[in-house]
Amino acid sequence: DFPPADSDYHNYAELTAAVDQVVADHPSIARRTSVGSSHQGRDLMAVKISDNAAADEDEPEVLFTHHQHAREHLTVEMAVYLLDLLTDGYGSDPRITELVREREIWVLPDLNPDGGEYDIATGSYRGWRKNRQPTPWNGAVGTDLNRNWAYNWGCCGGSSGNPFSSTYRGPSAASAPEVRAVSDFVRSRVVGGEQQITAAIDFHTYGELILWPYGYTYDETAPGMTRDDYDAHAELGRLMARSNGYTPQQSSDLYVTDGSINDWLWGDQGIFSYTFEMYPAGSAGGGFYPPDEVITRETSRNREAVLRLLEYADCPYRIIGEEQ
Ligand SMILES: CC(C)C[C@H](NS(N)(=O)=O)C(=O)O
Ligand SMILES: [Ca+2]
Ligand SMILES: [Ca+2]
Ligand SMILES: [Ca+2]
Ligand SMILES: [Zn+2]
Repeated sequence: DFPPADSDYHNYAELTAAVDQVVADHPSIARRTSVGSSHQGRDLMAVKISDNAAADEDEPEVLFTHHQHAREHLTVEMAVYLLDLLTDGYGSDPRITELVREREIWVLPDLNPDGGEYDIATGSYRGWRKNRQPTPWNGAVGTDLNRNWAYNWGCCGGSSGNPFSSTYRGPSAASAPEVRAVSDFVRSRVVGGEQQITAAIDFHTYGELILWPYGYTYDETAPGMTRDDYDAHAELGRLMARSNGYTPQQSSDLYVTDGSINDWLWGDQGIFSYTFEMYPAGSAGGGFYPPDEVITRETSRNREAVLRLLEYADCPYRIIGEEQ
């Protein structure tokens, strides 16, 4: 479990209980489903938030994913915050009420439960990043989920082929069961040939950044990314950054990555896609392990950015005045 000083962080059992409590408290607008299992068999939860949540309504869908990287525990707290914000706000906050009515919101609070539990298993932090899938023949453990997505996988020096590396891309694209499960879920949201999810945020720590694709190239435009696509991503990213004080930039401006979730969500599925690198900005503030005293401040810091993404999800191009 977490060190006693950080007891406000949710371990996997506490997260599961928190999800079940939200659903129990708000049965008409929140539903828990599963997108599959982790390597070690933990449930990969998906919480759907919308009015008439049991029905698939013709409303723009928005995806929030959390905890691809094991040591980035603040991102799980971000998911818990979002679940509470959107359910408690329904019926009390007019803006949130309208968004819950007019959107179908998917919160996947923990993409790497095995890694997260391993990181805290001894009661002190191990600095673990990857999942817990072994490479059988050499004893190495772990695939970096954010290098395993099936878009330009391993193309461009933005990942490692060394199973012992912290950015090991895995033996093949979507070889990680967690990536496979979430990819299959996203593909399942194609209805009548149209991807119902229009926008997504993948939460990480740390750096206080808002990142948009592509990560595999320094070029702003590239196959599948027109000038309008790029400008819409950038303008919406900047709009969100004005609300939380993060630095907005193309993903590759940080460093080149290949096989990232953002590149796959946009490149393969046409979903406007962002990575939020949460608190802290630099080496001060606890790095990957900020004290639990910052959880409330640093999760609620993203309230406005999330609501802005939800508002533009019916037509992200509107941000640049394009109808498309
Ligand atoms: C989304 C990319 C560009 C940055 C991310 N950084 S992290 N969260 O692993 O420190 C990563 O390396 O996956
Ligand atoms: Ca504390
Ligand atoms: Ca609905
Ligand atoms: Ca729908
Ligand atoms: Zn990360």
